[in-house]
Amino acid sequence: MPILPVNKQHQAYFQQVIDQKTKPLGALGALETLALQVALIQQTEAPQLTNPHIVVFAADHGLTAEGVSAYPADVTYQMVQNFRAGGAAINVFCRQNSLQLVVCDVGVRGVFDENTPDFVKFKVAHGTQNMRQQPAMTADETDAAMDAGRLVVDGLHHRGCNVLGFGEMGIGNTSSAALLMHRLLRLPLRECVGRGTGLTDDQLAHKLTVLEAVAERYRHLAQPMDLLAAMGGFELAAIAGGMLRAADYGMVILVDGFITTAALLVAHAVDPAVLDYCVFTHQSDEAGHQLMLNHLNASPLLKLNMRLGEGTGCALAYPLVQAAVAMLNNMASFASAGVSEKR
Ligand SMILES: Cc1cc2ncn([C@H]3O[C@H](COP(=O)(O)O)[C@@H](O)[C@H]3O)c2cc1C
Ligand SMILES: O=C(O)c1cccnc1
Repeated sequence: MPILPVNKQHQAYFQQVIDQKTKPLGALGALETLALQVALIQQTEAPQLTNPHIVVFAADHGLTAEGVSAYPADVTYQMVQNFRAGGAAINVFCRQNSLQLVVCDVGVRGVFDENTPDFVKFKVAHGTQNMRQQPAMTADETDAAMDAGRLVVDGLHHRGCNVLGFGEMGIGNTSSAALLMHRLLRLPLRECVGRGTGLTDDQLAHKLTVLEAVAERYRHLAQPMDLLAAMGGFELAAIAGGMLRAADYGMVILVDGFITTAALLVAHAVDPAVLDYCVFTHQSDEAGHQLMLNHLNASPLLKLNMRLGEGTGCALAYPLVQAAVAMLNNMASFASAGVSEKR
């Protein structure tokens, strides 16, 4: 079933409600655009944000064997343990803004033994294959990873969550993101490839050479699902599936940085209506993110020169979504406050 685009029937009314608030017309800028979007998603001039969550999907990448990241692949597993212990940037920002964090192992190399609350295991495999030699995932694995994303979103919807940020952890995943961007946006690879975790000039040149070989290998593929299987990752597939499901439920989707937006490009290729539900939280410093955002006609809320991922942009921008909703619900109108309107 295709995603229902938001119903624009009451758009003029919602805009009028915003325009009647006690402020010069348009003076709250991007917050007004955001308020209108949330009103359209929820089809009410009094929207509510309930049980907000961030979900981080984690998985490993076989392509790390080619030396495409500044950090060792083991960091994926170690960072998942860090998320579970509460010590990562995303934990800190979630706590600060009262967001619940769910972490999902969708394909990390290694075994996490104990179960802990809000740690979900949907391991499809112990990392992807080295896509320079063979497709990163089989079609079945790609489907399973997308299903994992859908299932996590089902669970959160069941808990009453209606605003959800997507994050990721996977050493090497800026390579997958750059390749998907290159193919889905038809942009030259060199405009899509960046330094990720902080490659030097020489290392960046090497990454570009490796990714050129990968792109050449899968030149014959054209379908978004085939591109995702060949050059993606389990966490990217889970995010794409999860976003499509979140849009189905009419949730507000918070989009993070370069990698999460690459997953959105796949979801968007499957069903463009997903975009109606997406709030772009920040512009990442990873070269290429601005081009992605331009292509999607997206205006990010923040630009903090961050290049981390994990959903950190979502967690930091969430108070702005709260502000937009509070403005709609709590600000007086010219009539209710007895303030004179524009001459
Ligand atoms: C300690 C650490 C924590 C992170 N948290 C997110 N990432 C980010 O960096 C990775 C992508 O960059 P690349 O493609 O260059 O490997 C992803 O795991 C992303 O989430 C991290 C990276 C590191 C090293
Ligand atoms: O913007 C991102 O998502 C990003 C950029 C660099 C490294 N990790 C994540």
